[in-house]
Amino acid sequence: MKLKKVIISGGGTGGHIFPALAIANEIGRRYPGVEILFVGALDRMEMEKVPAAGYKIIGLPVTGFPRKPGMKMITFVVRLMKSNKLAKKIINQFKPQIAIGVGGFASGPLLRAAANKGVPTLIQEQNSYAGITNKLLGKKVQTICVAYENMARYFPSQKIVLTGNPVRASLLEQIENKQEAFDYFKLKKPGKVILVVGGSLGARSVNNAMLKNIPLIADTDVEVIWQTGSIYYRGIMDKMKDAIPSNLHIHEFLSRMDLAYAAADMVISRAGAGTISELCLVGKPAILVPSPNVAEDHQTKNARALADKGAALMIPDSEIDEKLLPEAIRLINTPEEHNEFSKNIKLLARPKATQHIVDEVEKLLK
Ligand SMILES: CC(=O)N[C@H]1[C@@H](OP(=O)(O)OP(=O)(O)OC[C@H]2O[C@@H](n3ccc(=O)[nH]c3=O)[C@H](O)[C@@H]2O)O[C@H](CO)[C@@H](O)[C@@H]1O
Repeated sequence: MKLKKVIISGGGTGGHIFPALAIANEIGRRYPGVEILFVGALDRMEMEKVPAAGYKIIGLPVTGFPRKPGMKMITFVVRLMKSNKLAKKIINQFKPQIAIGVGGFASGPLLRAAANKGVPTLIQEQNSYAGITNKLLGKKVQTICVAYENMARYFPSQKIVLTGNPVRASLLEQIENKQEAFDYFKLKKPGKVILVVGGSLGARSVNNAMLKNIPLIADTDVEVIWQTGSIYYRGIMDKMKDAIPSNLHIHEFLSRMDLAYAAADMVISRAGAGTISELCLVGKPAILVPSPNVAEDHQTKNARALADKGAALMIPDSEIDEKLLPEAIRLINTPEEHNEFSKNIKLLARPKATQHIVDEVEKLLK
């Protein structure tokens, strides 16, 4: 059957949005002229990133489940009811042939409305731990694409397909393009480059470790690209004022991750599932600092899967002020160890994940 109308829903953070965009691009490649509509949550990152990637998006007023009882619970219920109603209307009017959920608040109401209407549904879970929305949807949808083994703890096993996480194709296309990357980030040539990313939202503790180690950075001839996250950027720039060393390049958000990876000789990062899949694909040695603030400590599990195979170094959040930068500078200047990490991390890549997921979409249409 020719695919003409698809809805992709979810978001909240880059970890959900970028896999969704990778899936959309692959569908568009296979079915030129297909109409793809995104459905996200109002005020969240997808409302900006999805149109920037050239797709239409509708926002639902949905919010996350409140952590404590109180007024917020009432707002949550009211917004959920409104979102359910709007999701139903979207399904009735757009009439998608398939609805794909990538996790995040909005995919709950949308995928439920689609399933109730008999539209085929597929969800994608990026982590080794299933998020609440996907866990609930698991009962309703037909196919569940996962990136880790042992996911039958969360989902009906007959629906699970191990595909890996979708990664934007541009990351690989640009990876050899050092020249453009150096020009784009205004880096000195031919310096070694460390890329520091705190996940799509930035990481406060990684930022603090960076601030505490500015003299060390200034003392090296390594170039450092530092993504602070948009909420921390202003505060950091105010603190740094004119004291930014010339080899430190501070950015709020990196809209050209392809060029950032191309420039980098190594990466310091949070251990979000999407970033990890990307690091495997581009084969960059990494120091991973799992966020201690995520459900079931899943970033430590993500990072440990690599560390145990000699594919990355892991440093706990509590130790980064003293260890992170010295260890990064040591590693980037130790070629044998650096190459070993690069070789080992590449072995974990799943370069066909996006295609595999779209194959599953096609199976549902038959
Ligand atoms: C705090 C939190 O809840 N984190 C979760 C969130 O992480 P987060 O949203 O940080 O997601 P990931 O690390 O999985 O992916 C980040 C994505 O954003 C992109 N990127 C990042 C920074 C930047 O400046 N520019 C840019 O484009 C990366 O290339 C990547 O594609 O979703 C992940 C996937 O469900 C989870 O594993 C994480 O635990």
